[in-house]
Amino acid sequence: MPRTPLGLEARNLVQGYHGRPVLDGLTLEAGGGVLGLLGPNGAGKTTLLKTLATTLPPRSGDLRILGRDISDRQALRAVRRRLGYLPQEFGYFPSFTVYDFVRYCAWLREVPTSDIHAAVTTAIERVRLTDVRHRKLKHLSGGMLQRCGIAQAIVADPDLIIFDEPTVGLDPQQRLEFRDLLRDIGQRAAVIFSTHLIEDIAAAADTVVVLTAGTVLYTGTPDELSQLAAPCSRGDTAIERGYMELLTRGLTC
Ligand SMILES: Nc1ncnc2c1ncn2[C@@H]1O[C@H](COP(=O)(O)OP(=O)(O)OP(=O)(O)O)[C@@H](O)[C@H]1O
Repeated sequence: MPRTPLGLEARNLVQGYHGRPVLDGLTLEAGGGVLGLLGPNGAGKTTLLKTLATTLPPRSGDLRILGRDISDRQALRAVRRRLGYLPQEFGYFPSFTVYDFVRYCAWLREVPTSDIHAAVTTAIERVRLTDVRHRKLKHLSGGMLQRCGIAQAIVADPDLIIFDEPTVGLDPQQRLEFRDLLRDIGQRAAVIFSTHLIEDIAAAADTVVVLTAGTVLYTGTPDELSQLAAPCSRGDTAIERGYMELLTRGLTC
C-alpha cells in the first residue's frame, strides 16, 4: 500500500459556468496512491480537476485538500505550495527554454533558491527531456511540450498532483514511461489523473472514479470495474467491457 498523505475530501460540491451547473452536489474522497478519473465527454472531469486544483472556486460545498479547508485563505496558500497541476491546456512563454520554464514554475511554488537547480534537473530527467533542456518551448514537439508540463507539475515534489489528460500527445513508449512515473509518484503522493484511455487506468490507477453528468457514478479498483463486464458488454478488454457495462447499465442485451 502506498504511503498515504491526506488527499482530498469534497462534499456536495456544486460548480458551473454562467449559472449552468456542471458538478451537481458531487462528493468524493481520495486518499493516497493513484486515482484515475474516467467519464464521457462533458461529464465534468476538467471542471472537477480545476476545482480540486483550486483554480476555480466552488460555487458551494465543502472542499478539504491535504487536510485543510481551502475556504480559509491561509490554508489555500499553504495547499497550493504542496499541489502540482497539469491543466488540459497549460499556458507557457514560447521563448522560454525547458529548463527556464520548469525553473520558473519551481520559483512560483516557492522551492527554496538553493534547491531549485537540483529540483528542476530531477524533474526534467524524470520526463526524459534532459537532452532538450535548453531548447525553446516553441521548438518542442507536442509530446515533448506535454512532458514539460508534467515536469512543471512535479518539480516541487508535491503531496497532491493533478493531471488533466496527461498522456495526450505522448507516443507509446512515452505513455509506458509515464505510467511508471505515475506509479512511482503514487508511492509518495496522492495523484489524480483524468483520461479517456482506459488502458492507462488499468495499468497505473489504484482507484477508478467514473463521473457522469457531474456526479460520481462509480468508485472502485480497476479489477472491480473489470468484474462488472457482462457477456454482452462492448469492448476489447475486461476493463473496457466493465466500463461500457457501467455506462449502459439498464439497457438490455
Ligand atoms: N469555460 C466554460 N464556460 C462554459 N461552459 C463550460 C466551460 N468549460 C466547460 N464547460 C461546459 O461544462 C461541461 C463539462 O465540461 P468539462 O470540460 O468539465 O467536461 P470533461 O468531462 O472534462 O469533458 P472532455 O472529456 O470532453 O474533456 C460541458 O458541457 C462544457 O461545455
